[in-house]
Amino acid sequence: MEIAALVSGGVDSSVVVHRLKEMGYDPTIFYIKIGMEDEEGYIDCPSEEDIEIVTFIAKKYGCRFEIVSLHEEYWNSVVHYTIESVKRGLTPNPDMMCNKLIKFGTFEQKWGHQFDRIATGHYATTTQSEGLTWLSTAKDHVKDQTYFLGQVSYVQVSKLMFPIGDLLKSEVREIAAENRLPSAQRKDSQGICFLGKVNYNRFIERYLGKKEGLIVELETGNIIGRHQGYWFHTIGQRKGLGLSGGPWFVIKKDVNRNIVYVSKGYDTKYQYGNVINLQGFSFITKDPWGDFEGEKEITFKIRHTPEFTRGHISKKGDLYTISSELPVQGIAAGQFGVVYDLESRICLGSGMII
Ligand SMILES: Nc1ncnc2c1ncn2[C@@H]1O[C@H](COP(=O)(O)OP(=O)(O)OP(=O)(O)O)[C@@H](O)[C@H]1O
Repeated sequence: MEIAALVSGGVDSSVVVHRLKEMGYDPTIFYIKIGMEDEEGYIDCPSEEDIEIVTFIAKKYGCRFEIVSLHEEYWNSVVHYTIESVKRGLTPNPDMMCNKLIKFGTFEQKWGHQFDRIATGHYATTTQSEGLTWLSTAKDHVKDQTYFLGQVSYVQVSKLMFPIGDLLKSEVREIAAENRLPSAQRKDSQGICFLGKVNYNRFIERYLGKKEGLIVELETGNIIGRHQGYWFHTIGQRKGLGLSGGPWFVIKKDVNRNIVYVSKGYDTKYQYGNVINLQGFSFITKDPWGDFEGEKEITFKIRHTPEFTRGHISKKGDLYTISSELPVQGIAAGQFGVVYDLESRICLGSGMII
């Protein structure tokens, strides 16, 4: 079986190579370059160290190694989507789009199609049931990354391999240390895919500029500060508002009037909600319910968090609605609601929060 291993220079994907070799495969390693550097220097992407580490891994395990660029595709798809979402006042999820459109999208069209499987260091697993492949959660529930994979298609998931999904992060680090992999002690990246390496606010400013507006207390209507553009703020945000006497949380944005509404205190009811409406819901493997009346019991996430929340899902036309058993904080339009079975084992699919 021919396997393409996507290796970033982080500890997880380094251990992917080790495990694939242990299983008797001879993977071809790919490092994807997005090249965020630019002449003005406000985007800083130190990919050299990553490439050095991946080169070392490839040599150590005697693997073919290719550095490929998806720079243009990334900017045309993920960056474009991110900017457009932010402009509309939504909270985008570049990580999910990067998985769907880049790592398993254009990579597949350009190089992946020559291979039987694509292996990554995501904390996720797959399960075979009813003759189909289902995206499933990782052994390490805290590190589980299925949230970021919630938008992948069936064709994509049936080709994926997650060789470290059955390990705890601590076990991955042990394997890396025992085998003296140079990435053993590297810090985990912070998400936002390749955009994680840039200063997000400066990046947004570059495209949308600044536009001063008011920060208003939701309950009282009092003006309590100014912001530099609603696009720098996201629902549920606490840090970076520059307000004293907090904690203040962003509750709502008025995009037309460029107003950011905030509320004070950890327990303000405005921060929480029980109802999450999902648009464009797509099932990864199969719709297990079809058209149904009433509700189905599920677990779900509305962002990449360690915990799964229990709830019920109902369907009206194309709109799926989750009602959560417990109030959830910071329901942000534009993010995705990812739905799992009751045991939080199978990831069923996702839709965009509206
Ligand atoms: N630049 C890249 N080139 C090739 N594959 C990548 C790259 N960045 C990420 N990946 C793949 O996507 C997976 C998940 O990405 P994520 O951003 O969570 O990883 P990371 O923290 O950068 O590195 P790692 O998961 O290896 O510790 C990686 O394990 C790797 O398989």
